[in-house]
Amino acid sequence: MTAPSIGLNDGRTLPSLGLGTYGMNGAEGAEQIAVAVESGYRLLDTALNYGNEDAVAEAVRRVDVPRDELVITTKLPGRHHGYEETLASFEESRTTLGLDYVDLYLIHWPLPRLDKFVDSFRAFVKLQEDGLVRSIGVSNFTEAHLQRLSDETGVVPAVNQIELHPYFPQAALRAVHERMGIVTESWSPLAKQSELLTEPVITEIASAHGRTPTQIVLRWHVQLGAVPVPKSADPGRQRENLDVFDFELSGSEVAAISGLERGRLWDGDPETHEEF
Ligand SMILES: NC(=O)C1=CN([C@@H]2O[C@H](COP(=O)(O)OP(=O)(O)OC[C@H]3O[C@@H](n4cnc5c(N)ncnc54)[C@H](OP(=O)(O)O)[C@@H]3O)[C@@H](O)[C@H]2O)C=CC1
Ligand SMILES: O=C(O)C(=O)[C@@H](O)[C@H](O)C(=O)CO
Repeated sequence: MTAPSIGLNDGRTLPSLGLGTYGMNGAEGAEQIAVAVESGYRLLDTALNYGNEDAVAEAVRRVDVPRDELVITTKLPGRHHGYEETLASFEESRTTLGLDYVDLYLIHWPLPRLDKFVDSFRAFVKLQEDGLVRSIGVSNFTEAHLQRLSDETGVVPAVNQIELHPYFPQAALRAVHERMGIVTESWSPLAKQSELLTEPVITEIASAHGRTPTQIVLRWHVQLGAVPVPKSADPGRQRENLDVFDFELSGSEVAAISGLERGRLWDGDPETHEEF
C-alpha cells in the first residue's frame, strides 16, 4: 500500500502521508527507515540537523524501490542561512544522502532575527533551476514570511511544514496556504504521542470506525488536506499509520477533533525559535 499523491504548485506531486525520521539514526535507524519504505512509505522527512541523512542514504540504497518513486526531503539548518552558505549546506546534505538530486528541500526555521531566509530561498531557486532540487519549500514560516518570499523572489514555496495536530489545528495558516497555493505538511502530527491518543473524542470516533486512535488522527490530517509525517520506528505501527486511505470521517467528526484545540505545544514560535 502507498499513499495517494497530491499536486504541488510547481507541477510535481507529493505523497499525502510520509515518514518522519527524527531520532532514527545509525544502522538501527537505517533498518527502520528501510522497513518503512518496503511497507509502502515513499515520502521520507529528514534534516541536516537530525544527523541521520546517512541513515536515510543507507535505507534508500538497501530497498528495492525505484529512485523516482521516492520523495526525499531534507532541510537547511539555521547556521547555514545566506545565499552561498545555503548552496554549500545543500551540497553537504546531497552528498551525505548519496543522491544526484533531492526531491524537496525546506528552510527548517525562518530565524527572522538573522533576516537571511530570503537569501537562502534565492539559493533554493537556483538549486531548482540547476535540477539539483525538484521542489522547494519552507518550514515553520508565518504568513508574513511567506509573503516576503513571494514578493522578493517571485516564487511561492511549494510546501510549508508546520506544527499541526488536533491540539493545534492552525486553521488561519492553513487558509493562507490554500490562498497562496502552498501544501501544508504537518510535523509532530500525533502530538509526539502525548495524551492525544487517549482523548475520549478520539477514542470514541476510533471505536465507531473500528480503527485505532492514531489512524483517526492521521485521517483527520488527510481530510484537512495536510500531509502528515508521523515518525514510527516500529514496523507494525508504521503500517498502521499508513493504512488510513480506505475510510472517511464525517464533517462533524473532523470538527469534533479540531475542537481539541489548545494551542502550540512546544517552544516553537517561528518569530523567536532559535535553531542552528
Ligand atoms: N520541521 C520541523 O521543525 C519539525 C519537523 N518534525 C518532523 O515531523 C516528524 C514527526 O514528528 P515527531 O516529533 O517525531 O512526532 P509524532 O507526532 O510523529 O509522534 C511520534 C511518536 O509517536 C509514536 N507513535 C508513532 N506511531 C504510533 C502508533 N501507531 N501508536 C502509538 N504510538 C505511535 C512514536 O513511537 P514509535 O517510534 O515507538 O512508534 C513516537 O514516540 C519528525 O520525525 C520530523 O521528521 C518534527 C518536529 C519539528
Ligand atoms: O525538526 C525537528 O524535528 C525539530 O525538532 C526542530 O525543532 C529542530 O531540529 C530544532 O529546533 C532543534 O532544536
